[in-house]
Amino acid sequence: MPTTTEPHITPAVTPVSPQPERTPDPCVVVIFGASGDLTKRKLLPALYHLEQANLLPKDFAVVGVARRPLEDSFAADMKEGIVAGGGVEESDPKLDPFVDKIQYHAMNFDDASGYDALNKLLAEIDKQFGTCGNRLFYLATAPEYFSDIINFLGQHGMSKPCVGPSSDGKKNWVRTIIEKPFGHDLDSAKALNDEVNKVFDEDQIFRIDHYLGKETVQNILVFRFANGIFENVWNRNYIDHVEITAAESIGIEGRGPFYETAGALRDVVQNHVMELLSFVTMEPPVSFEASAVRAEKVKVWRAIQPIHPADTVRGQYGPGTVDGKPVIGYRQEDRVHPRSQTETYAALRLEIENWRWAGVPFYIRAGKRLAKRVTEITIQFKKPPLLLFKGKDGSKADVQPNIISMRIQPDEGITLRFGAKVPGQGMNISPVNMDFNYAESFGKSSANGYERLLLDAMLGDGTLFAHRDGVEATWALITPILKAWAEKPVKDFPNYAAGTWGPTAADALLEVEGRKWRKL
Ligand SMILES: NC(=O)C1=CN([C@@H]2O[C@H](COP(=O)(O)OP(=O)(O)OC[C@H]3O[C@@H](n4cnc5c(N)ncnc54)[C@H](OP(=O)(O)O)[C@@H]3O)[C@@H](O)[C@H]2O)C=CC1
Ligand SMILES: O=C1O[C@H](COP(=O)(O)O)[C@@H](O)[C@H](O)[C@H]1O
Repeated sequence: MPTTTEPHITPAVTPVSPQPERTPDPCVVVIFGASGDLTKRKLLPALYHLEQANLLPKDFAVVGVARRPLEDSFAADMKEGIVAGGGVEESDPKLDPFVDKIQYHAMNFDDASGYDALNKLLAEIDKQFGTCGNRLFYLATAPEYFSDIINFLGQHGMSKPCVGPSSDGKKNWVRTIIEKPFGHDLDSAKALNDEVNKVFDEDQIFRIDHYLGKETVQNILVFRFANGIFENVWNRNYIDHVEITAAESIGIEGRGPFYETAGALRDVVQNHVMELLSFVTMEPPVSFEASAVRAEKVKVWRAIQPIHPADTVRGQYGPGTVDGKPVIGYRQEDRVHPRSQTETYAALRLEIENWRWAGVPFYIRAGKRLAKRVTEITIQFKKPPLLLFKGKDGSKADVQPNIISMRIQPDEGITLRFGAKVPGQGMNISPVNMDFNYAESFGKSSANGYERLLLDAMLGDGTLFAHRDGVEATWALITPILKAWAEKPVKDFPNYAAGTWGPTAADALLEVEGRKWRKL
């Protein structure tokens, strides 16, 4: 397809620098699961990026909590993670002073005495670093520990704000960020919500989905609601269908035991993909307040019709080739059952039964070891009611519909495809692209999504976090599919080779309706 570089979109103004009022109160971030992959690769680099941007409070500290005795090596290990995972120079002048604010506390999550010792350490840190009793407990652990940690924090009086050690008599704040997956199905999500709500009030709880921290995801709302032209056509009258693809070329990266209990539906569809879907389809909220945004998201999730098993496809990758290199199949991965029934790919067709979307099909696919890494939302519009012109090959069938494609990652940007006259004597048309590219317009960002969310939690802003109603609404959609799949084991797994676009049955999902997945 020919691609124009004109007209080109450049920012009308230089991007604004961070607003000073976004600096949080003095506080300590306590990370449970601090020797884990997430902390080293994502959380510490994100905190450091905030420090570099002068967005952290001056009085600040981090306490890492995990089982192994790492007191002597933890800070140095985190420094290594910041350099490797955060694209930071080792000589960066802010790095060593930041690392000096990191401490480690070894304990077993199910040992009550460890929480007493942690509480004492936090009181010491308040004195040493001036963190005023404000605490953000980040649960970066396997989900089976969430309720234990929450309950122990409650039993040790660590979950409720009290008059802090600062001399102004102000109450401190205590908040918790809880990683995904939040529950395993609808019942377990409800039970976890009940447990957490016994210990923390809802406004203290920040259920994280790092997709909501991505600039491109937040920009879906800006694209729709800050521009006068798109929202008018954002409905069933103009839109033919919507596709959401969350494709990864990586496999399970050594996370066999976790992935065996999860699968693609639980790992990414119930959370990341459902969040994307809600941003594309929700009604405009009355404000950008947490309660207003969350209410609209929940409304649209609840308007999704029960998804029929016939409208679902599951897949599992076998051996194949990715980026020119041979890779093993899922069943050969470390600590994966050799006859595993876990899906590494899921595709769904769903409909939203409301005034705006009735009759518009939404096609969703997500999977591992696919042909490339790309997360993209495609809005395909209906063709004009009367086709006056022919396509390049001289036939009207060759006229391509308009699409808006939102590239969440990589190569972040938005493209509008429209028809243009092919130069010459005829009146033939050819599709061309109007393109917005983030990196060209705003420069390449090193943010990984966690920066924004960590800062929001420190500021007490829950807009970009999941509410209990939202978590339960998405599990209510996914749980019946999980049950239907569990009752009907698959006979043809593995059914796609690593490095391809997934099982052929996923193509059929669209083909029976005369459509095709967009080639990405
Ligand atoms: N990794 C990623 O990219 C992503 C992860 N997540 C979520 O983040 C969470 C953490 O993931 P990840 O970092 O990969 O997990 P890891 O398995 O790498 O880390 C687990 C951590 O928990 C600690 N731990 C385990 N059991 C105990 C125990 N009984 N007592 C004390 N500490 C214990 C481990 O400490 P020790 O080493 O001392 O045993 C380790 O620090 C999960 O919920 C995951 O779903 C979400 C999105 C992406
Ligand atoms: O939460 C998860 O997300 C990652 C994908 O995140 P991205 O930011 O790299 O798109 C996925 O690989 C992982 O399995 C899942 O647990």
